[in-house]
Amino acid sequence: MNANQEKPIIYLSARKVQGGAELARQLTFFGFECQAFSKQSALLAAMYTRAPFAVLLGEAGLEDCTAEQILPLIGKLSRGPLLYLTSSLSVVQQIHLMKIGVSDFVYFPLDIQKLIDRLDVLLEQSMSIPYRVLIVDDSDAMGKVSANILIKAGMEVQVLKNPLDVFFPLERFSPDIVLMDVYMPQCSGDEIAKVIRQYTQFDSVPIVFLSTETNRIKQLMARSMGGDDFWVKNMPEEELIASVNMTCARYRSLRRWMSCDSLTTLLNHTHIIDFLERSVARSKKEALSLSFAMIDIDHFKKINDNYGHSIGDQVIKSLARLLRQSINGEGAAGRYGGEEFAVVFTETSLVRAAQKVDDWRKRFSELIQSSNDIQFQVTFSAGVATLKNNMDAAQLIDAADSVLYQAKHAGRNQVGLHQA
Ligand SMILES: Nc1nc2c(ncn2[C@@H]2O[C@H](COP(=O)(O)OP(=O)(O)OP(=O)(O)O)[C@@H](O)[C@H]2O)c(=O)[nH]1
Repeated sequence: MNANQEKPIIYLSARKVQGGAELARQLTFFGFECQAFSKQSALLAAMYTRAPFAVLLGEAGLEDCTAEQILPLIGKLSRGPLLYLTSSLSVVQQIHLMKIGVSDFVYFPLDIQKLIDRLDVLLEQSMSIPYRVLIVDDSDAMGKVSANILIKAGMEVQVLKNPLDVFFPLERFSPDIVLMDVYMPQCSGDEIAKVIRQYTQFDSVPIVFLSTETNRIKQLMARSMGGDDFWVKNMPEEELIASVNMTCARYRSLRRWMSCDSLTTLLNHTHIIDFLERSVARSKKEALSLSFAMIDIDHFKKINDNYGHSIGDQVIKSLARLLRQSINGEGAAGRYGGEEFAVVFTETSLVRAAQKVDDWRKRFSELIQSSNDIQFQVTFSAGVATLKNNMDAAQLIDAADSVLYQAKHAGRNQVGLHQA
């Protein structure tokens, strides 16, 4: 979540929820804002003023109305998820509640980590980013026709006339799909597709030829050069929109599986390093600052030994979630390995990056972790370094790693700065 974005707000509406204060505290740690209401009028007034991302409703209802009475009113004022907190429900009761607006059921005793996982998924679904389409077509008119159709369907579109300039929008606009004309004066679509396919970072961007070419042999030739499909130009609007939507959805989901670590859904080792290498190249080219942090959970072996591997995993996930929600738009976070994380801060000075990491350190150390009835807290140590002219990505990693090592030896739960 970047600094200018409002935090998603959750309205906790209940007479009294056991552990409600702790729930609100944990939600705040994970980047949500939480407001509690025990009276119908206060809840409805708040909903009129600011629509919540989600509502949590206790089965006992509020002080002045039952859950069944308030449910339809909540449904009218909010289109977000409505989570019903309950001890147990029969299938018939669940069906009834779903008919009157409940979207999810959450059971007592509250498992806060699971609830936050669920809210994360719902949040991601609600914030689905529009597909980005890059159209490469030397004809202004043709490019604009397709662009207008796709923009009207809610997509972000860039049109490029000269295929030789394709690398700039590929890097900066980061399209979900490239719609490529075949016959262009500077070079043909299949020639530029072949060049694009030389660069592994664009491997997972589908290139679809849009052409009036109907000869199947020529179409197959073009696809063998690195294109993924061949669509006819001037296809009906609905068909173009549906084809782009389906292709983008499929490739986004594939990209997610390819580039994300399955436990944390942060970038995996390969992809965070790849991101760092590209960021280093760009920062040098454009004289921008770039900082990098290595973060390592303290005494993690003891956590596994004391509470078991699955609780260890839960701790890893809690830190990953904190990083994901805090870094948005200002770089990228990845799981470097085991209980070690790497964070790339684009256009960020050493001091600013270190302040951020130290803020995360404090927030993480205050987070209450739990294993059955036992509650405990965990800390991390970190090393932060900034890019110097003579450094490459590997040296930047080494620099951050060396100060992380010092932070560990100086007692842990601290952030080391690499002062070159
Ligand atoms: N639960 C869980 N444990 C993991 C995972 N990956 C690595 N580990 C464990 O993490 C532990 C890392 O321990 P160490 O490298 O000795 O470091 P530490 O105990 O964190 O101590 P310091 O880093 O010195 O503070 C090892 O016991 C690994 O087995 C994982 O995905 N899940």
